[in-house]
Amino acid sequence: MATTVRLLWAVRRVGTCYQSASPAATRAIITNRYYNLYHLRELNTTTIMASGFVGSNSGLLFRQLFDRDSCTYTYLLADTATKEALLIDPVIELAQRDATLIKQLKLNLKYVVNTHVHADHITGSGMLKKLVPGCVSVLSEASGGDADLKVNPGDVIKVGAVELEVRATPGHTAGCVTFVDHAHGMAFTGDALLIGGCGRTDFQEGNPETLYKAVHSQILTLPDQYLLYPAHDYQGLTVTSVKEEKENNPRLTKSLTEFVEIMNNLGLPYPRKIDVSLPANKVCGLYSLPDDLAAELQKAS
Ligand SMILES: N[C@@H](CCC(=O)N[C@@H](CSS)C(=O)NCC(=O)O)C(=O)O
Repeated sequence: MATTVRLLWAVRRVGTCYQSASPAATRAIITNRYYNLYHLRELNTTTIMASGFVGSNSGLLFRQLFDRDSCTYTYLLADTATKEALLIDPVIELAQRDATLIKQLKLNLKYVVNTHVHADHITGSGMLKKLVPGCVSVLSEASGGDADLKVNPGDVIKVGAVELEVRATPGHTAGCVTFVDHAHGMAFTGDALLIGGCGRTDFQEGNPETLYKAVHSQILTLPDQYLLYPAHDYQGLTVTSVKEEKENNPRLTKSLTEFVEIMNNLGLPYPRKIDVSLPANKVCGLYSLPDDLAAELQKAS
């Protein structure tokens, strides 16, 4: 929009309420109003980028990918300048989809990162290491699993200028971590915090008290506007924010005692693929298992 057209548009929006002000005051009001509108547009752009579009001026390329079978979200993050990229929580059946996307976007996949040892699907880490040679699998040291790189709280994973701080958020499993991108105000919470929910605590060293304390101290203390991206959603939602979860999460807004009571009575059936997923994910998705056993597990999954 040319400046004159923009100003005329702003004048029309401002309407008659400023007609009695002096020309200078009216100009100041319009400029101010226009600045606010323009600023809002910029904020909107940031929000849109964070929902999955490639931002041209943020330095971050971001994609949220979905697995319909396990309702798992996989996230692709890359530095638009250096083209270095990482994947968070890929799923083995969709490793080829992810590898193709990375190739199409001409990215250099550096890390395949897991928020924890998943119980409901096999991670795509091992398969991606085969499809995109040179990438490095990542898991937390506390998970007790095997990976090329084991991270600890306070570590920072970098792809170009994109940085993820590792925060310990145990309770769903002992080794669960949350990755925080402070520059873009986003956090990847794995199963520790789901949208309007949280990870179950009834297996894999799960502990409701530990989960409650971890989520409150490591995630809900982030700034209100930070966007939170979980590893799953079962209702079709894609993203939430610290503010929304602090205000509306039906489990985590309760007291610790009430939370423990809720979690101990969820009565959820075990994940369908738990028996094949856990052994495979402890070695980051088959790559270090003998080929015949890997093929057998993959077939069963
Ligand atoms: N039906 C699914 C498993 C669903 C499930 O148990 N989800 C987990 C995260 S994956 S281990 C969970 O923590 N859910 C919490 C909740 O409140 O739903 C399957 O069979 O795979």
